[in-house]
Amino acid sequence: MRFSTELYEASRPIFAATLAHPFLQGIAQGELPRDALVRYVQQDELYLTTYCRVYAKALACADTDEHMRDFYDRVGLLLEGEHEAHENLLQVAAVRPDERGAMVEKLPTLHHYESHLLAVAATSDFGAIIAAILPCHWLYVDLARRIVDEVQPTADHPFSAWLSFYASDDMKDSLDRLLVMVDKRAALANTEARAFMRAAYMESCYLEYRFFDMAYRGESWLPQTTANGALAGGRDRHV
Ligand SMILES: Cc1ncc(C[n+]2csc(CCO)c2C)c(N)n1
Repeated sequence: MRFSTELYEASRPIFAATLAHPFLQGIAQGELPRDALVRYVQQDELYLTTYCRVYAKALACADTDEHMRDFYDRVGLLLEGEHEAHENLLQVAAVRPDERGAMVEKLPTLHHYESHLLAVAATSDFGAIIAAILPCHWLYVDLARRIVDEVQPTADHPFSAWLSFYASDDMKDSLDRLLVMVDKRAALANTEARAFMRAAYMESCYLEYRFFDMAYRGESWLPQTTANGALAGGRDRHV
């Protein structure tokens, strides 16, 4: 079995849970709360900058000229592209130009995901870096294609641009090139290195799920308190 197929099988429940999540269901049905859309885009803009740095690290670690060029192109596309997917969400949320680009605090899940990617990029080899960045690509292509198949969105679907961006053949080709790379690296790796690649991949999968959940529900670093200072959802420590 291809290593990438093994990875996909291991992550199947996470892909299914993500598709069932209200954020993705909202994309499919064309309806999401404004604050979820804004939170998603704000956190994702920050995420993409970090993701681009990790691509650059993959470029530096690449084992062939062909792979170096591949990552060179990815860095370029990411610096120019992706934001068009955000544009769609911001238009639906009716975010004004002057509201954009505001400094926002990194929420815990974004922070966790970035730290994971940067740690793998800083301390691991090419194979593990590919494994860690794979879910970002795979999950979006897989879920966008499933939603497009199911909903058959027309141009007037609120999220048709977002969906066609991730369901496009270019996006799928770019994913397929990553899958070939991860399979090649896994074939050269020993058991321990393959286990590390699998762990890096799974952690990114979980964090992809959590990222949508963070956008949908909101997150805070400190526990939420009620008006009288008690911890919300917990027992009042003062009685
Ligand atoms: C948290 C998060 N995860 C994945 C993506 C999707 N994505 C980001 S970069 C990239 C590669 C091609 O540009 C893809 C598919 C996202 N936007 N945000």
